[in-house]
Amino acid sequence: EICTTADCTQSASRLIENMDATVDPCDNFYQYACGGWLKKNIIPETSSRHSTFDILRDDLEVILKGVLEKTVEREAAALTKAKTLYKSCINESLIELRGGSPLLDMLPDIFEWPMAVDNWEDDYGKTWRLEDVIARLNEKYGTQLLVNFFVGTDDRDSTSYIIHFDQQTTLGLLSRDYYVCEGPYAEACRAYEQFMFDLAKLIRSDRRLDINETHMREEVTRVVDLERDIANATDTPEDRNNPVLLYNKMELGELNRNFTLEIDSQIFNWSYFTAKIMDTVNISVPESEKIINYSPNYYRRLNFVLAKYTKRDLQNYMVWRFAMNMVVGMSRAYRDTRKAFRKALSGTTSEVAVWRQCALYVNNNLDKAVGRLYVQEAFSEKSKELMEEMIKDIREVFISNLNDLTWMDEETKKAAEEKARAIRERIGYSEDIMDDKYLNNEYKDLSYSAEEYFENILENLEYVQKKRLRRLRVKVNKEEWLIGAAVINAFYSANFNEIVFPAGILQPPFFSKDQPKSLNYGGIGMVIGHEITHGFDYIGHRYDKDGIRKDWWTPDSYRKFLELSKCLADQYSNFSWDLANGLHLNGNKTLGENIADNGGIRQAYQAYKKFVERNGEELPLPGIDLSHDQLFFLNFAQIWCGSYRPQQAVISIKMDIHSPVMYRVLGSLQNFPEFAKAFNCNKSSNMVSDNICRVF
Ligand SMILES: CCC[C@H](CC1(C(=O)N[C@H](Cc2ncc(-c3ccccc3)o2)C(=O)O)CCCC1)C(=O)O
Ligand SMILES: [Zn+2]
Repeated sequence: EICTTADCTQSASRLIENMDATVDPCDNFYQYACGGWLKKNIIPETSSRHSTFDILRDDLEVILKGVLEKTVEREAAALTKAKTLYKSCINESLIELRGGSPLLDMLPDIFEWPMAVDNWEDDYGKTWRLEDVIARLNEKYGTQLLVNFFVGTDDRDSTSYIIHFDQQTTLGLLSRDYYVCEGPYAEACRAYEQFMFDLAKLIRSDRRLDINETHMREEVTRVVDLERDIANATDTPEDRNNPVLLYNKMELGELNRNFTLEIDSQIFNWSYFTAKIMDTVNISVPESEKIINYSPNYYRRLNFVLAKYTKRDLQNYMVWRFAMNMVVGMSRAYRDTRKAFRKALSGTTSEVAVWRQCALYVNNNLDKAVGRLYVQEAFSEKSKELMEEMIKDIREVFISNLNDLTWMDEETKKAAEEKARAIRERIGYSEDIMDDKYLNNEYKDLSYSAEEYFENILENLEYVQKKRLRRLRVKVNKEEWLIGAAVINAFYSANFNEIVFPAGILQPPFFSKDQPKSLNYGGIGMVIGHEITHGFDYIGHRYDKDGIRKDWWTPDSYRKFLELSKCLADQYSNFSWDLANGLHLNGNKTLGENIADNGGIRQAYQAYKKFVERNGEELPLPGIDLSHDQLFFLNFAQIWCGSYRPQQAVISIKMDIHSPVMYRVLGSLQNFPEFAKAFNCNKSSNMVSDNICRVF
């Protein structure tokens, strides 16, 4: 007997469409599962990579377009604000009409861009202070440069917020490797410089100022040199993997004593700087205030960098970094200055449709209001209880698997079980967003104009930043959701020890209350396991069940954990990616994600087998001659069907802590004997690792 419901039929046809049954599943399961998908799906000109996730995200944007364009009588003010913001964003003719003036009018507020104005020294240079500029960009424009000042949860007390001083964590050219400006990076570097040159030139011509191209080229080169030096002064991601090294608590006053920063013989005053920011939210910060310095070495190195440059260079750099991100909301001439840079970096040859950019922008900025519109339109309540059951199953499997681990001693197992039981789950959306009063209050200080998109952007930048700064004197609200509902992703938060599954991801192929359970466990089931395992991976294991950063593993268990992790690190480092010029994966940088992937698939499979024990085998699917054990793995793999442009492959292998999708599938299945059993793969086949690694 066959399952012929709509969902079974739809799932079966999707699985058949995406796979390539001519490939031997024991040779390359990724090609077997996704061969059909890869043939049919080309990367859109607007994207640098394309996957199942992106197709779902595109579909989500269509839903958002619908709800944001619909006028509803007597709706909550917050929802109208979201629609007004969206309207201002898609109003292309008005944005075109306004040209560069919205940006030009606000440059004085960040002490102007020297290379795009005359007499900068007289008008701004004389009274210029580094603290003033960095502080203004931070508190009013949410831009962190040189000194990254932020208020975040205290790793050692997850109920409190504390001021952090960190290194600059963003670069114009994405990652520090690009600044060698040779080989695969030459094109991006050149395009980056050209982008800066073109933007400065456009502003000068808008201001009717003469243009000395030679002089401007020199300034552009100095700015990129400065940024390269800043990049080289930062700690590498590997150095920063260990929260213990990052956690340097000290008094604010100590920064002035131990961390001298000097520019053009001006000494950076850390207290003055802090006050410049916190005064804007009426919070006074004494010298004795405890702060966390995440990057002491960076600040020591930074001082040597500053010695090589002038205040003009720094000002050129900082305004450039702000302005380069603002052109996307401006007229065609301004957006065009970024085109070649975007193509060099990501390989895309055309911009995403404006309505898509706008739906995304509004969702990212008013995620509670948009989440409400999305949930009302597209989320079914039944999903919640089904998810609760699946999470319960997988949590149980995780805990019972702990007992089988030979490398973890009893004491650590007990603490791990406690932590696993304490993990809180967030499914779909928070009830708060369904309450008009809550929603209106959330956005009460925001008011948008349908005619001033650029100003709306500035208002959002300031609103978000002020909200973050104000947190310093309040306790952490553990009830608040940190993620919107219209999001196709899932998360684990170490500070909160919680797993989050927004409404957006609770849909096929991950999940459907009517599709076979084998597909749900292979889909969202693996994701659930992945998120739970994050609580015990390279970063997660440093936080206890209350999200407090402390070492709760015995040294012996931790040593063994490192040994087993090394097996995975070496295994993934062996993968070389032809699309990224044959670069090898960084098995250390992707370690946490690989531990989570390998754990997730195992836990989900075992939970599925227990489901079948309890409820019996499911009916076969029409037109596809595979057992549900096999369908479990097939659906898991198809979640990861995806492809990358070469430029994105280089970015992903450098920046993404996740392995490239094909290796997420191959790596985790080669380490999982149950896969080989389900497809009768013999030991010598490619899909069976000759050295099976297992952590959880
Ligand atoms: C903040 C981290 C959240 C993450 C969530 C999960 C994840 O991996 N999410 C996405 C998956 C993704 N999005 C786009 C693409 C993609 C697009 C084109 C080509 C290739 C890939 O792949 C990701 O962030 O990579 C873990 C398992 C599923 C959800 C985590 O917990 O590590
Ligand atoms: Zn992950």
